[in-house]
This record gives sequence, structure tokens and C-alpha cells, in this order.
Amino acid sequence: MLQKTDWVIQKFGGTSVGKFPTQIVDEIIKFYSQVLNNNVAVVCSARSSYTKAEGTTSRLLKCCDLAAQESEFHDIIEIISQDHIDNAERFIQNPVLQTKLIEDTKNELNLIGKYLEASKVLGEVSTRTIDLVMSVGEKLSCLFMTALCNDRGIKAKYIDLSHIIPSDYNVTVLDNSFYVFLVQALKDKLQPIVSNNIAHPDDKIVPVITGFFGLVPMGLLNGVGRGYTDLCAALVAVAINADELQVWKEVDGIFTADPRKVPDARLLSSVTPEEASELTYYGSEVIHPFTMEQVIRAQIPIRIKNVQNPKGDGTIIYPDNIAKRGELTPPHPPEALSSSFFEKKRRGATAITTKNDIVVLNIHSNKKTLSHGFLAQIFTILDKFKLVVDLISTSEVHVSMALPIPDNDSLKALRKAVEQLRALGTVDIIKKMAIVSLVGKQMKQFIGIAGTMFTTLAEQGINIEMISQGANEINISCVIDEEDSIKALQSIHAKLLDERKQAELEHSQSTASFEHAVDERLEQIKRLDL
Ligand SMILES: Nc1ncnc2c1ncn2[C@@H]1O[C@H](COP(=O)(O)OP(=O)(O)O)[C@@H](O)[C@H]1O
Ligand SMILES: N[C@@H](CC(=O)OP(=O)(O)O)C(=O)O
Repeated sequence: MLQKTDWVIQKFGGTSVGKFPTQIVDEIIKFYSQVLNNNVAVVCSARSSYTKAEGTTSRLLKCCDLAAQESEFHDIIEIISQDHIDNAERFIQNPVLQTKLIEDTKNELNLIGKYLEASKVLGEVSTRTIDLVMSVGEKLSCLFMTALCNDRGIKAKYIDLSHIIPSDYNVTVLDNSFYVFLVQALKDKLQPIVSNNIAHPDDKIVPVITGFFGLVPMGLLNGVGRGYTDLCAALVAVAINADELQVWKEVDGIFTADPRKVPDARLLSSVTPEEASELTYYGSEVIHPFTMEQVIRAQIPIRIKNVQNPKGDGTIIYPDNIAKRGELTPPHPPEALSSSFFEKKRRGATAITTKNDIVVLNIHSNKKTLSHGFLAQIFTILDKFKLVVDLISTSEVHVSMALPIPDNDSLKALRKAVEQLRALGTVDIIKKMAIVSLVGKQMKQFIGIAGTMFTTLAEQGINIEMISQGANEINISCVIDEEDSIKALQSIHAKLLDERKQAELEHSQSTASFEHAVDERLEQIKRLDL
């Protein structure tokens, strides 16, 4: 059994740091470190005052784009600078801490200004420069959160991970050996604080760690993509042997559907890592899908919690058949004896999600028989233009694929790919589509659930363009018109996930059948002619 260490890792996203910094410090970090007496490590992403799309990371990436086009980028750096200075002046009371924070902020931004100036001259921004520039978002955010903690009575220390990977470290894929290497490097980096907290339990330090673990050889965006701070926090949790990884968001946890779109959505107390990955991949961006593997292997549960409702239980992401740290056996009794098993089995699906901005690509081979390598040729072309396929269904001479095309760049790439795909056969594309995915670990044991899903869509008059069952059997997906996506989400949710409505339906069905039985019996009695 793995022993508890009393370490809790708390990851805060960019919009939470932007909107609720004092609540994070006073109601969350202070509560766990001073009231519950946990060892707390904080991992933050780059600040966003309003939305992630207008946040610091997006602005820094815009600077890289401009420099690559040999265009002016200093105005954007100035906006980032002013935003962070205003923020420091607004929240940091202690003048010494405030002055130091503003000075550090300006120095970091000056430095990347110089890197970008050099790139602009060359007309090319290397992946290494992009990483260097992007890392500043997390640096500024963590410099601020460290100052805010110290300003409000928490002893905090800023930890910069932007150079945790040595420049001569060479990998082409971020595989397990890379993560083993990184976890060891994080252990070494955090060891002084861990030792300090053991030696001085009454004078603990809270490390505030940049949620950026560059500089990755192929670039963090290529290797992990946006949202990399979840993975960074997970690796810190493994390195420090944490009891729990907490991912703090602006939502109470994982719901049966996006609560903004389905008002009746229910908060789930637990989901499995596979379910969480599928939900994120198909449109419910609750946690980066790479986060789960390393933490779960180390038997660390992940808890999604709400910064605006810290007392809520949130949602635990953990397998239902592996013991957590500090537990000898899995938490649930053997499935066959568990009453919740029957309930879950009856429910079948765990959650539903939709993903917009989908394009369906149909390719009909021009050969009479399927030519050798037809699929390989298609994927080589798609790969060349960095196009990802979310769903695929094939027959002998026909391939249908659903591709996420969220912006102009991917649309341009799609057009170029289609030109080349035409050499293989007739190609047609259908735009403005959405993927609807029903996710649930119990679904593979539940016959008829797909039938109910598609019947519900038919009842609503929604046309299904393509159907696919995920290879891992925990996902049933279909592609429909984007304009029908909310209607689809709400109607399938009501049929398959809304326990209250299901109970009402079952009750009315059982009442109806009872009434029917009584009527029939009365008829029989009448016919008896007593
Ligand atoms: N099944 C789901 N459960 C919870 N949130 C969901 C779900 N599907 C989509 N969402 C949306 O994901 C968002 C994630 O929360 P938020 O903290 O705002 O994101 P971020 O960390 O990117 O700032 C919420 O706005 C929520 O509406
Ligand atoms: N700042 C990065 C990394 C990240 O994880 O952000 P967030 O935790 O706010 O989703 C991004 O925007 O991609």
C-alpha cells in the first residue's frame, strides 16, 4: 500500500488566476495549507483576464506569428505588460513586493522582445523561440501568485520550470522514457522544499510552480498542445508523491453534459480516466487528455473542483478497480455485490458531449476494387497538412471521415489536402457539422443504448450523416448538422441521462401498465357472467 504524504497539488487555470486571485489564495491555498495543514504545491497557467482566447498565451503566440511575418509585435507586448502591471497594482498591497513584481514582469517581457526582434530579422520563429516566448505567460502568472500569497500571509516560493529540460536532451516523441526523465528532474528541483517542509512543519513553504515544462525538443505546442499546464501539474504530483491532484476550474466538476447547454445536467461524483479523456477529446474541455496516465499509474486521484465553490466535493477521476493511495483495496465492493452497480448498469451512459466546427470528408475510390494502400495514401496526405481525423467509417471503396476544422488555417490546409485527395477518387465535403458523443464505461454491457440514441435523434427530425462506435467501446458517436447540436444534446440527455425524467417515464409506464392490468381484469370479471 502506498503511504499518504499529505501533499496536495493545486492547479489553477488562466481565467481563474485572472478573475479570482484573492479567493484562490484566501479560500483555497490558505485553507488547505493552514487549516487542513496539508503540504500544498500550486501550479498555474498564464493569466487570462476574460477568456482563454484573449489571454496571455494567445497574445504571446500572436507575437510569434507577427515576428515570423516580419511584422510589428511590440504593441502586443505592451498590452501584456500593462495588463500585468495594472494587476500587480490592483492586488499587491505591500509596496516592496509590488515594486519587485513589476520589475520582474518588465524584465521577462524585455527579454522575449529581444528574442522576437532577432526572429523578425530572420523572418522565422523556431519552435524553441516559441517555447521561450510562451513560457513567459506562466512565469508572469506565477510571479504574481507568489507575490499575492506572500502579501496575504502564506510563505510561498516561485519555481520556474522553463529550463527543467537540458538543451542537449533529444527526443522525437514524448514517450514514457521522457516522462520518467522529467519526473526525476522535477523531484530534484522540488526536493529542497519537500525537505524544508519535513524539517519545519510549522513553517511550511508553498511552491508556486510555472505550469510550463519546456523547452521540449519538438516544441510544447506540437508535443502536447494548448492546455499543457494540466499535464505539468500531473507530473509535479507524481514527482512529489502527492495524495491528490486538484484541478480547479470555474465549474463544479464533470457533469452529465455541458451545464451551459443542458440546464438539467447532473454533477458526477466520479468518472474513470478513460471517460474523462473521451469527454475532453469530443468537446467537453474539462481536463487535458494527457493528464491522466502518469498520475493514475502512481495511484493519485484527480479531483476537479470549482474556485467559486471550494467546499463542493467536485468530481474524482479515478479507475473504479484500483485502490487509491492510503487504501488497501479498491473503494467499491466487488461489482456483483454493489447496489450502485445495478443502478449504473441501468443508466448505461455516463455523459454526453458535442463538438462543433466539424467537416465531413467523403472519398469514393475511383478504382473498381480497393487499391492497395488506399487508406495509407489518404492518411499520408492528411498528415502532410497536419489534419486530424476525429471519426472514421469505411466500406470497401468508400471512406467517410469527420475532421475538426476550427479556424482559417485548418480550412486552408483542408482545401490543399482535398486537391491532392481528388487523385484517389471523388471527394465531397460537408461543412458546419457537429459530433455528438455518448460516453460511458458501462455502455459496452448495455444493449440497445445506441438504438435509443439514434431513435431519439430521428424523433427530433435530426438527420445523421455518419455513425461510429469508438474502438474502446465506451463511446458511441455520430455526426449531425451543427445547428441541431443543442437539440440533440438536450433530447438525448433527457432520454438517457436525466435520472429524474427517466424515473418519471418509468413511473408513468408502470402506472400505465398497472391501470391496463386492472382494466383487463375488470373486463374478464364482466365476461364471467356471474
Ligand atoms: N461535461 C461537462 N462538465 C463540466 N463542464 C463542461 C462539460 N462540458 C463542457 N463543459 C464546459 O467546460 C468549461 C470548463 O470550465 P472552465 O474552468 O471555464 O475552463 P478553463 O479551465 O478553460 O478556464 C465550462 O465552461 C463548462 O461549461
Ligand atoms: N496557458 C496555456 C496552458 C494552459 O494549460 O492553460 P489553461 O490551464 O488556462 O487551460 C494555454 O493557454 O494553453
